[in-house]
Amino acid sequence: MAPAPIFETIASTVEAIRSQLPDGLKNPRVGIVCGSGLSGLAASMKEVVEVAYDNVPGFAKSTVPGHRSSLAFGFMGDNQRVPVVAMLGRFHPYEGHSLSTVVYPIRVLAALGIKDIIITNAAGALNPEIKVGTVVVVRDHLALPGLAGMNPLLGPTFSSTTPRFLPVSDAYSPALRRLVFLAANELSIPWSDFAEGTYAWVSGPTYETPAEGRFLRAAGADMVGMSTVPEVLAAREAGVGVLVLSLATNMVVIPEKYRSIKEEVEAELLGKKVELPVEEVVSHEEVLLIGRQKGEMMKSLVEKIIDLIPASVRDESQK
Ligand SMILES: O=P(O)(O)O[C@@H]1C[C@H](O)[C@@H](CO)O1
Ligand SMILES: Nc1nc2[nH]cnc2c(=O)[nH]1
Repeated sequence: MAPAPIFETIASTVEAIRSQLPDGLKNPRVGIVCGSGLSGLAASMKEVVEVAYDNVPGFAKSTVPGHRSSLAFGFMGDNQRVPVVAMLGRFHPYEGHSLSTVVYPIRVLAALGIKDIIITNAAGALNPEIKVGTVVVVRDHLALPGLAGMNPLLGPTFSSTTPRFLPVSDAYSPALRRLVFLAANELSIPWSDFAEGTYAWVSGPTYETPAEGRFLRAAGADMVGMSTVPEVLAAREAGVGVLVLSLATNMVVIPEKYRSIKEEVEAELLGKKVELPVEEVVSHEEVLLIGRQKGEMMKSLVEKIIDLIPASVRDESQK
């Protein structure tokens, strides 16, 4: 038997999810994707109902430390009571998931009715002006796997109304990006904690070599990470407004000059004292640590942004 078209599978996943929710939460308006170490973003939600990925047909399980595997439904906002859904844990291609598995939850969230999505991630800073702990409001991306043939939208179009050729020059909603700075102002978060930039998507799971870091920087990227872009593409395909917040958890190691073992050995042979450089490497533990340190600020920020999304804007599908 031929497999069911993807939208039929999604419809049955949506039905399975809704059957586990009270009426007020069946139609969330905003989606949130929690990046590595950022599952606490959903902690300010009220009347939370958690649905484990195990109980969602078609969802995989996240295998990455710092990612849980459930959907949290609840209400957010001080001024408004906005029904939201947060993905506590995402899927990455490097875990062995296909791109269609990676974007499946986004398509489900769109089918549940979200109008906007706030996608967060932990990423390495390529731009030396972006310090660890900075929140980078993403305004553009460089999809290296996508350019090389790994695009989640490859294959038959999702539905008869889905555009075959999706423009993505406008993928990152200016209206939503604006709200980040308004929220930061209301919360008195220092302006210096924010930057704007381009996120390069790479497959991982290896972190970058210095030459790769230099290449990505030269190509115009400010940040690099292993997620997000497939989700952005699926969200835009579904007409969902996208905001991406990248937390700079580490600097990508790009030494100005390579260490010369040749010169070191020569100096040693000549009896000269050799100063050995400290070699830095990135670790996922460091990534999670910064996520934990900045988690509270990110949580307040996301909550405030949701509060600031005017109902009129929230209910428009295109911005
Ligand atoms: O899911 P995100 O993009 O937040 O996680 C980043 C990228 C890798 O999954 C991991 C590497 O430390 O953190
Ligand atoms: N590719 C990549 N992903 C990350 N996620 C968090 N930090 C990094 C990094 O330095 N490189």
